[in-house]
Amino acid sequence: MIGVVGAGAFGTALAVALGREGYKVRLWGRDVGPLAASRMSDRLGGVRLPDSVTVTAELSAMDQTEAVLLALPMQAVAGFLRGSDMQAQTLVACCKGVDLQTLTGPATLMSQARPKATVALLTGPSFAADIARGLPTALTLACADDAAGQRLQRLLSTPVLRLYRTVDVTGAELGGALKNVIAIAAGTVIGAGLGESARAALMTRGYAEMVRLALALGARAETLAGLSGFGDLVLTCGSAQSRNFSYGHALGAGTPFNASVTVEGVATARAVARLGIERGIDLPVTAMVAALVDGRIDLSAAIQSLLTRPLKAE
Ligand SMILES: NC(=O)C1=CN([C@@H]2O[C@H](COP(=O)(O)OP(=O)(O)OC[C@H]3O[C@@H](n4cnc5c(N)ncnc54)[C@H](O)[C@@H]3O)[C@@H](O)[C@H]2O)C=CC1
Ligand SMILES: O=C(CO)COP(=O)(O)O
Repeated sequence: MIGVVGAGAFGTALAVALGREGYKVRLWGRDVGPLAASRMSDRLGGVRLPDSVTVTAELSAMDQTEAVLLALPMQAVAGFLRGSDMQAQTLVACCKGVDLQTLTGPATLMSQARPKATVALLTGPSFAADIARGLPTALTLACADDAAGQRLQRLLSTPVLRLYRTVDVTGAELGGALKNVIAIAAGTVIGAGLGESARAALMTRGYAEMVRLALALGARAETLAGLSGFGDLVLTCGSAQSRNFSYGHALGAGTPFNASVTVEGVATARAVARLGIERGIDLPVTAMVAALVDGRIDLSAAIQSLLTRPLKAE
């Protein structure tokens, strides 16, 4: 039995993917009445829940599961862990971002809140809709305890959901968090009509920034070059299906954006910009995105600030 906390797009997609393989899955959410009744997810374009997925509003349903996958928006994780007495022995963070209060990633936050639990992170290039449709996807499963990581890799891999393993939790956390910030910038560039060449330049310099911060925080460069970093950067910066890219596009084009949509890169840009200042690390793209989303600079000033940086070696 596998538990999934969070019946939004990603939690539901994971439940569908695992349920389709015959796993018994319990999917918990706050307002799951309509989903439980219709067994169809609107967020995933009408995908039907397999019979092996039970939808529940009772957190006690997570007891006695082999692992609980936590697919909540990043800024909701700390409050959820504080406010619930869920005591799963194995927790897998499925969120991407940096917590604004503690400036840590989701797995680190969970390890601190549940020190006795085995904690892992599932991240990498994957749109929930693709996973729910059964399209092939490859993800990173990060767990500091390699034996537990191997167990989870076997448990959660399916023929179309391939999990690669790492013990570098910090690197995997940062890749997934930072690519959303760069995707907002990439969307802004395209929305403002600056062209594909400018996007490629921004992605490359953004990647350099991701690696710089990750190395300073003790991560391995090869983790950032993998699915959880480079892989997800390419997906998210290159697709209008991405909410972070679309949000940036609206900023660049000056068009409205639905405020109820989960856009992880907004809060994460603020958190990472603070982290950069605290650690004395130069993060120009992140600082620009944080200033832009908070209205501290306008679009033309943001573009100017990137174009007028001192010329230097690559
Ligand atoms: N949608 C996607 O394609 C992917 C999403 N992710 C990550 O998964 C995480 C969740 O994103 P989505 O499922 O897409 O978002 P979503 O907006 O579709 O769903 C979020 C769900 O969390 C619930 N929620 C929000 N605050 C809560 C709280 N305090 N307590 C309990 N439930 C709460 C909402 O009711 C909603 O059902 C994010 O960190 C995202 O980056 C990762 C890979 C792919
Ligand atoms: O994380 C994702 C793809 O890997 C989903 O990206 P968005 O949150 O930007 O839609």
